[in-house]
Formats: sequence, structure tokens, C-alpha cells
Amino acid sequence: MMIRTENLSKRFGDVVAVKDLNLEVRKGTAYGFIGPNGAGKSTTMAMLATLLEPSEGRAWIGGWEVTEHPDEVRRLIGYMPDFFGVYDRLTAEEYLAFFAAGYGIDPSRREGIISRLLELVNLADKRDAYVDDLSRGMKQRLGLARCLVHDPELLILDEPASGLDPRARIELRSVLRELKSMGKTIFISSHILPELADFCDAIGVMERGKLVAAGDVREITGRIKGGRTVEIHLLEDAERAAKRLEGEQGVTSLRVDGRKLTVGLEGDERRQAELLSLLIAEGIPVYRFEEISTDIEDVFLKITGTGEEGSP
Ligand SMILES: Nc1ncnc2c1ncn2[C@@H]1O[C@H](COP(=O)(O)OP(=O)(O)OP(=O)(O)O)[C@@H](O)[C@H]1O
Repeated sequence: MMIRTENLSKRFGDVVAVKDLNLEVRKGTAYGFIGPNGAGKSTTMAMLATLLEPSEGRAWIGGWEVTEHPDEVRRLIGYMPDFFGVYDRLTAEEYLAFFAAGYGIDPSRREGIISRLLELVNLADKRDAYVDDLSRGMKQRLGLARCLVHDPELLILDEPASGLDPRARIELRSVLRELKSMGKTIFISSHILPELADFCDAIGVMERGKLVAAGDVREITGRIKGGRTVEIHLLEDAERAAKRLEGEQGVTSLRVDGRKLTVGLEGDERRQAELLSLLIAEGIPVYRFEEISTDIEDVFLKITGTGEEGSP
């Protein structure tokens, strides 16, 4: 596990920014952290990046507890905050050299690293341009290069696509895909779900400090596309039921979790009833069969229906 948190919480006076957060992000995957403004995404990311002390709970990065081993954690992560400072007298190259020096990278290696990074984020031709003259999309990509100077395993990216035009978003996404193919773990936030859906393996949705949904991206996006999710509780391991429903018309996903089977379904109530009959006919002991709460769908509607210029 690359990231794990246990009841991670943060209070600012009376404001509970993050409440009892339990997250798991597997190594080598891209995890989309979705939620409206103020949901607690930035606060969570800052705690993971060792910049903010949790009020309660714990968090581990690559097995290192963030408050006990901040140095080890910092070596493992590249963190990109949601703001970009002002660097009017620095060129792109000088900017990266500054951070490379900050990470204690040997001067003889800096030049090579900077060239490779500028290449990676498609800014090789902007090497001598002043940072403040770059477009917002270029600045974001330069910011990404900056958090890669020490070759971290995990990238924590706070709304990197916000404020970018569609073209700049596409360019950013192509860089992120490349990083993923290099084996990096990517933890990325956004308030627009479709923006991350096709890139991420898993997503977690925050609302008012709480994780209200988390899981496989296909399962969750299936719900948004009008599909439904049915939870089936059995008196036996759910494998047999999963096998029986595999390939059945309308079934878009199946997830076995001990004696619980979660089914993504495209179809109406009649189809649900048919699937239940199939299981019963097979002698599979179902004791609970229910479509799970539509609250979660409401949350998605709120998040995805904000009228922002998303790029599905
Ligand atoms: N330093 C702080 N002092 C007081 N309150 C804070 C502080 N930082 C964040 N908060 C509050 O904590 C809550 C969560 O904020 P946070 O920035 O983590 O949300 P977010 O999901 O990242 O939203 P955004 O997309 O707007 O950055 C908000 O109510 C915010 O006002």
C-alpha cells in the first residue's frame, strides 16, 4: 500500500476539515480524490505531505508514519499544491535547478535531470523562458516537473487541472499518463469527476470532511451513468453467486468481498428481480438483496453538475 490512513482528522478551531478518514491507495495506481470546494481535499493532501499536523488519527506513506518519519516520507513524495508562487526573475531551468539544489541533488547530475524533466513535461523549448511568462498550463507542467526532481514514487497533486483550458488539460493528462506508465503512484484531486474518471483506477469522494464513497472507478462511474448498484448478502462466500451472475445481461461489474457481492447493473427493477431469481434457483442462500442508497448518487450529481467547464 502506498498510502494508508486510519481515522485521519483535522480540526481548525471549530471547523472540522477532515473527519475520520480511512484511505487506501495501492502502489502504482492512480487515485482520484474528488469533492467540491471545501470538502477537505487540500487539508488531507497537506497532512500526507507532512506539512500539516493531523489533529487525530494516523497516516502512512510507503509504510512510514507521516508524523514520526517526515524525512523518509518527503523522499518518497512529490507534492504539488494548488497554488503557484511568483518567480518573476527565474527561468524554467533556474526554477528547477533551485528545487534540485533544495533536494540536495549533486550539481553534476542536475543538468541531466533538468533536461529530462523539461522533455517529459514538454517544455524543452521553454528552458530559458521566465516562469512568470509561461501560460497557466505550462506553469502547471513545470510545477509537475518540480515535484519530480528527486524521482519520488508517489505524486500528490492538488487540483493540477483547475483553471486550465481544454487543450492544456489534455497536455497535462498525457504527461500524467506517462508518469503512470513509469510506475509512479498518483494521488490527484479535482472537483470534477469526469476529468479523472478515465485516468484513475480508483476514486474517493469527499464531502464536508468525510469520505462518502470510495472504490473502483468503473463501479462508481457506472452508478453515475444511471446504472445501479446492488448489494447482495449471502450465507456463504460470494464467489459462487459472482460466477452465476457473470456475463448476465445488464451486469457491468461484480465485486466479491467475503460474503458480500456488489453488482453494478444497467437495468430496471424487473432486471433486479430476475437476477435475484437466478440466484435463488441455483440454491444460493441470499438473505439480503438491496440497491444501495441513492445518497451517493446525489453527491455525485452535486459534484459533477457544478456547471464547470469539465472535459469528459
Ligand atoms: N488553515 C486553515 N484555517 C482554518 N480553516 C481552514 C484552514 N485550511 C482549511 N480550512 C477549512 O477546512 C475546510 C476544508 O478545506 P480544504 O481546503 O481542505 O478543502 P478542499 O476540498 O481542498 O477545497 P478546495 O478545492 O477549495 O481547496 C474548509 O472549510 C476550509 O475553510
